[in-house]
Amino acid sequence: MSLVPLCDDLPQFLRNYLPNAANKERISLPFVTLTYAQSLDARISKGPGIRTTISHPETKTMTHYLRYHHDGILIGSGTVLIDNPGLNCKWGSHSVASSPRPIILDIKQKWKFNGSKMQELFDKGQGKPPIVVVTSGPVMKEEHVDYAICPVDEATQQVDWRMLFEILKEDFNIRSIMVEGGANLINQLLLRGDIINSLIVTIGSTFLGKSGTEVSPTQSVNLKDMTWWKGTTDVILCARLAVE
Ligand SMILES: NC(=O)c1ccc[n+]([C@@H]2O[C@H](COP(=O)([O-])OP(=O)(O)OC[C@H]3O[C@@H](n4cnc5c(N)ncnc54)[C@H](O)[C@@H]3O)[C@@H](O)[C@H]2O)c1
Ligand SMILES: Nc1nc(=O)c(N)c(NC[C@H](O)[C@H](O)[C@H](O)COP(=O)(O)O)[nH]1
Repeated sequence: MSLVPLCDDLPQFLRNYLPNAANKERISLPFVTLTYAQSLDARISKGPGIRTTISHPETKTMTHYLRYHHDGILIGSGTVLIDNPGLNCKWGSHSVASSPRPIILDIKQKWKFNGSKMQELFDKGQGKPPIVVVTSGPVMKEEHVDYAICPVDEATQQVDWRMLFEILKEDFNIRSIMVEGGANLINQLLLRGDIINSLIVTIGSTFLGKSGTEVSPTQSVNLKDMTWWKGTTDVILCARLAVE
């Protein structure tokens, strides 16, 4: 499916929130953008297992413009299993070179590249193969897939985000990452102003209701450098997380 054209004013609006050459090489961490689309009642889907369109076609194009500007696109195992996403870039020349590298946080290796939409796009030369984050060697190695080995905390079974981002930069030369969800990843990373460089949230003019999958961090989060864009049905908020 092709995209509608990018709105003329969006590149200027997004400019200060995109990865830039200045901070790409300076530090051990990649530039990380946290981005997602939510309803007015802070839901990102109608409920567990339901793939839900929130974005208007023009903000969907904006997401692909963001993909164009990042080396990697990270999602959690919940999203990859539910949505079977492609994670390529359809904006611009639509070449594999402008697509980000999919990064899948699936330490239990429940998801398979084989038979996925990502594999279909890779086979057609329209998308890059993924990096799957695992804790030690992969239990099952799949052809074309790379594995980022990142230890987890014994008690929580969670990776340390800073360590993961350092590994992705050091071992895979991923200098910029957009985190596209889902709710579990977003709720953790909204608390990490120390490693998240930009927040870009699309808000659709809809309510998805109480049974929807909610985005709400465990404590209050303040933002800074806020700026808003208004489209046909959606608004976009660009901001940075204030580090308390
Ligand atoms: N509207 C949007 O922009 C948007 C974007 C992405 C996903 N979604 C929706 O979100 C829903 C999925 O969200 P979710 O919260 O169920 O799943 P998720 O994608 O956030 O994945 C959660 C899983 O990721 C793994 N994980 C998370 N943090 C980890 C850590 N620190 N270390 C190791 N593993 C970790 C765990 O396996 C966890 O169960 C789907 O309905 C999807 O359609 C919406
Ligand atoms: N920007 C945005 N607006 C939405 O309305 C919506 N539902 C998502 N959801 C993000 C989620 O990660 C999806 O799984 C991928 O957007 C699918 O990616 P593909 O189009 O298959 O490449 N993102």
